[in-house]
Amino acid sequence: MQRKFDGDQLVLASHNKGKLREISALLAPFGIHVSSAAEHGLEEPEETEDTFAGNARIKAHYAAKETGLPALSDDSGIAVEALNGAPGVYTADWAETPNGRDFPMAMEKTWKLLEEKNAPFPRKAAFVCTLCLAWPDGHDELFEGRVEGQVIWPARGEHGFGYDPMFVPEGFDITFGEMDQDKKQEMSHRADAFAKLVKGCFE
Ligand SMILES: O=c1nc[nH]c2c1ncn2[C@H]1C[C@H](O)[C@@H](COP(=O)(O)OP(=O)(O)OP(=O)(O)O)O1
Ligand SMILES: [Mg+2]
Repeated sequence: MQRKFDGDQLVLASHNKGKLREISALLAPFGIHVSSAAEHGLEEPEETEDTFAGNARIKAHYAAKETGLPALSDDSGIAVEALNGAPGVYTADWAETPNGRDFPMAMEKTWKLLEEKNAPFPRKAAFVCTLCLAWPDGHDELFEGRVEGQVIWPARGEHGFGYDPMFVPEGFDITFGEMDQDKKQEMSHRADAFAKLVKGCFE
């Protein structure tokens, strides 16, 4: 059977350097020429949907249409159980300031809300990722990944990006910010979704 992705070029429809680093590394074994949204001079489309899948579709379809190449997007976030899944789809928004994104501030805000609620320990959370592979003709494929864990405070670790320093995955006592990044790449929400993408489109 012919595989669903039979091209040799892919645009990564993301402006997040941490994601670009991780997804490029995951794609490296497949011999696909990867370019980024920035290299194509693409703007960041507005993420107007209230689901990860909806926003992933907006980003991938926009890049595919603009470049004429298949495009892969990632919409992701952290869902904290005691906050009813917040910040969730709005994870990047919570970090928004007039001078750019401030994740230490967003993480502290998240912890403060948990303290105000007197949320019980462990303060369970999950990182969630939806990948969308879209083609210029308008069809697409969606894949969802997830990793369970808890949020902790104070945040620890210099690796990774975003909320990594306050997330401890299940079965570990170190944060994604402290973890060797090859290890994060074996078990993250993004890696989980990517494994499904490989099965669905690259095999
Ligand atoms: O592995 C992760 N480790 C730590 N934090 C993470 C991770 N994965 C998502 N996150 C957080 C930060 C990110 O800013 C937000 C996603 O927001 P999201 O809109 O999907 O991405 P974004 O605006 O940063 O880049 P773009 O939309 O150009 O792909 O969730
Ligand atoms: Mg975004």
